[in-house]
Amino acid sequence: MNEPVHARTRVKFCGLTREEDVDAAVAGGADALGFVLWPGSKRAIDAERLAELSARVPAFVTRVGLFVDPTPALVTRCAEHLDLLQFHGEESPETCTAAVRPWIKALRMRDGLDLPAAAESYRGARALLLDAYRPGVPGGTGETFDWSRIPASLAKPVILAGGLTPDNVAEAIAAVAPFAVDVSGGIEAAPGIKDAARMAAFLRAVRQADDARSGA
Ligand SMILES: O=C(O)c1ccccc1NCC(=O)[C@H](O)[C@H](O)COP(=O)(O)O
Repeated sequence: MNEPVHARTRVKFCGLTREEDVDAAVAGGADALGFVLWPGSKRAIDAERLAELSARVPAFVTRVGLFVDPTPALVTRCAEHLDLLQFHGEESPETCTAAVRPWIKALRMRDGLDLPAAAESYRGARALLLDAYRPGVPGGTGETFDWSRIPASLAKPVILAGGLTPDNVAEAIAAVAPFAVDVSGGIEAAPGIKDAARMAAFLRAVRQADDARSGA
């Protein structure tokens, strides 16, 4: 599917709310940490909490802020604590492009979604995050989608999301060869409460899948 031109699969852990989870994710080797700044989520944090958590994140680990149709004021308030913005709502390409940080666009895989056309529309995105579609739920569904719907080549790097777990992520990498994988519910004990053992197992499974892909 996506041409495996990258040396390894990057990993983003999403929906962090606690210091100990940030520390464990960094220590384990996660590439990016996602903070949900949409108040409707069970994993939501506010700008003050974001400042506290993001201050623990060292250089070379990407701090990602997740928004659903945010006000410009919210994005501005959070931006100094973030490296990358993840737009998970109905934001237009123009809205995303006007943002004050590099950004990625989440696309929910509803029936009929034309991915090549979306990649063209969101050409300013640093990557596209492909997630499961459930009507009325902007993300964090814990559900997978049919990975074979992802075209073999797309104009943007693919971040595969939706229902990934330590048990299925290797299969997902073998099937899609995404640039990165993104997980929230699959590494949790409860919404917003990450499970250190599941985080470690997820990272291990990704490394094993990469080794298998490269023949190591
Ligand atoms: O996590 C949420 O509550 C959430 C709410 C609204 C938009 C996005 C949200 N989460 C996004 C993610 O955590 C992931 O990018 C993605 O949806 C995968 O989640 P999961 O299926 O739980 O692994």
